[in-house]
Formats: sequence, structure tokens, C-alpha cells
Amino acid sequence: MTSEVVKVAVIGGGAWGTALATMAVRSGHRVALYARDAETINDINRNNRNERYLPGIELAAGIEASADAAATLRDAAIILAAFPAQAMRDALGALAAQVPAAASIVLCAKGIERSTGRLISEVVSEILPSHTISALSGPSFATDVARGLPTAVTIASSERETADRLALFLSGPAFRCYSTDDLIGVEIGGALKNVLALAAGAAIGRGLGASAQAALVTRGFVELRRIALAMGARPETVMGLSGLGDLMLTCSSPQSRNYSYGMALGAGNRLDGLPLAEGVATAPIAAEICARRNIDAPIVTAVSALLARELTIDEAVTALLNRPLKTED
Ligand SMILES: NC(=O)C1=CN([C@@H]2O[C@H](COP(=O)(O)OP(=O)(O)OC[C@H]3O[C@@H](n4cnc5c(N)ncnc54)[C@H](O)[C@@H]3O)[C@@H](O)[C@H]2O)C=CC1
Ligand SMILES: O=C(CO)COP(=O)(O)O
Repeated sequence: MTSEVVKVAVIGGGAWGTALATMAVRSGHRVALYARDAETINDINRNNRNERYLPGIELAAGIEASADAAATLRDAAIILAAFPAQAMRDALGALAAQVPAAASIVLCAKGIERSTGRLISEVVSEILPSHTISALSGPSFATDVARGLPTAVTIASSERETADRLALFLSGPAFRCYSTDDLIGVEIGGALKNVLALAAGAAIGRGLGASAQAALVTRGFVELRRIALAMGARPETVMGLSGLGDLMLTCSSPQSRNYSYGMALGAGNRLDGLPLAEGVATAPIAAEICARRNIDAPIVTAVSALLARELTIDEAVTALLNRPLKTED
């Protein structure tokens, strides 16, 4: 933690952006939040609430919410980008001209861009080529963070010093930030845990039991590790908060939107109108990347096929169980 006060601009007024804004106020900073929806802005400014995305939670007082991006971003030392992964290119692209040259950009979305297969840091590097891009990820439900419950995350940047500095500035009384220079590892972990949470939720929704859930999560983690290492991640990152930690959280709690989406899928319930589940867009592109690179990832591939209605959940499980026997790797 640091006693130095800076301006933190949060862009994206959903659950995660609002929770991070509250966290940044608690860490002692001046906080502005850009949202596009007038009702959300008024609710935050007048009531210290965001009932649409964080119902029933009282936010820290002092967040200045606005639809004026230029005012939000002016003089910001740290920008927390909390748009959904698939919206990041357009949403951040629209604000790029207002991003201060010296600001640190911290990506808070978890996903792989569906149309290009790029990590979100790669997408944002195209938009803001002169900025150092960092990512914040780890086991952290927005509602927990907004309530001030104890949480630990990882901040990654290809420049070690930037990650260390951001961890120092963003850590607060109940929010502990670790730092790393393994940006790829942190981003891949966050993106793939959502895909695996769909699988875990689907197993529970279909009534396959806790043993099947544990098997899927364990073997899913092997796939996550395989993919991450093939893309250049370090093993300790995969084992850390943004990998194993977030996988454990997301694959075990209906508080997770990805897990809940998987439950609805497994139970054969309606899927339209469910909240954002990033794994739905990431699964097909992750499966494509694995096919292209010849990475063995049967669970990720099955989730993609399940979402595309190419397989039923029963067919997917039968296919997984009947693969050739092998040693654990
Ligand atoms: N909610 C959570 O517990 C956590 C979420 N995340 C990640 O944060 C990212 C955002 O998730 P949430 O805030 O939870 O989603 P959300 O659905 O609660 O909010 C998304 C926000 O983005 C805004 N938005 C979407 N497209 C936009 C566009 N083109 N231009 C401007 N604004 C746009 C929406 O209006 C909304 O305010 C996701 O990648 C998610 O994986 C990460 C950790 C925890
Ligand atoms: O990333 C998260 C927790 O770390 C939030 O998970 P969901 O997006 O599945 O709700």
C-alpha cells in the first residue's frame, strides 16, 4: 500500500468496474468512473449504489461517475479498463484519443478476442501502441470486492517495475495485489477458467455429481496449463491466483456467471437474458487455437461444441470418458 494519492479512472460501469472503483477509493485514491448509462451514473453519484449491476451493495462514497470520457480520463495516472473482453476493442478504441500519455492501462477483462484470437493486451496494444499494458486478474467476485471482503489478485505487466508499482498503488486494506511480468500467463488463466467453469456448471446442471465436477476441473486445469505453457506462460503463474486460484473459485460457485450459465446449459434451461458469461465467446476461439496449434484440449473443445449445439452434454461426457486410456500428465 502507498500513502501517495493518484487519480484512478475506471472505464466501464458494470459490476467489475464499479467494484474496482470502490476498491480504489478504499485504497485512498481519487476515483472517476466512466459509464454510458445515465441511470447507473445517477445511482452511483446520488446513492453510492449501482443497483443494476451490484444490487443491495453500498459503495464507497466519493466515486465521480460520468458519461464524459474526457473528464474521467483527464490527469488519470491509472486507468482500469473493465469493459467485457469482446467489447474492449471498440469501447477503448472510442476513448483512445483521451487517454493521457503517461497513464498506466490496466486490463480487467477476462477473455480472448473471438474474431482474431488475440489476447486483450494484444488488442489494446494495437489501439494504444505507446502505452505499457497491464492486466489485473485472480479470484475476485465483484460483489465480494465491493463489499470489502478480503481478496488477493495478480497484476501483470511485461515491465516488472510497472507491475510492482501498480500493485503498490492498488493494494488496500482488504485488497492484496501480487505482481508478475508474466502477462500472457495471467491473461490465459483468466480467459480459460471461464470456459472450464461452463463445463463444471454444465456437469452440475445435468446432475452428473460432484465427482464428475472435480474430474472436469482437474483435467480442465491440465488443459489450461498445456495451453498457457504453449503460449509462453510460466508454470508458477498457472499455479497462482490468476490460474488455479480463479479456476477454483469460478468452477465451484453459482456466484460465477460462467458457472451459472453452464448450470443452465446442463439443465436445458433458457440461456437468453443471462448475465455476461465471457467463456461463451472464448470457448470457440480457444478450441480453434488448440486445433491450429495441435494442443490436446478435449474439455475446451467439448465446451465449444456444446455451445454450438454440435454435441449434447451426454454425448460430450461419453466421448470424454471413452478416450484412449493414458497416464496422468
Ligand atoms: N463481475 C465480476 O465478478 C468480475 C468480472 N471480471 C471481468 O470484467 C469484465 C467486465 O465484466 P462485468 O463488469 O462483470 O460485466 P457487466 O455485464 O456487469 O458490465 C459490463 C459493462 O460494460 C459496459 N459496456 C459493454 N459494452 C460497452 C461498450 N461497447 N461501450 C461502453 N460500455 C460498454 C456495459 O454497459 C456495462 O456497464 C469481464 O471481462 C469479466 O470477466 C473480472 C473479475 C470479476
Ligand atoms: O472472474 C470472476 C471471478 O474471479 C467472475 O467470474 P464470472 O464472470 O464467471 O462471474
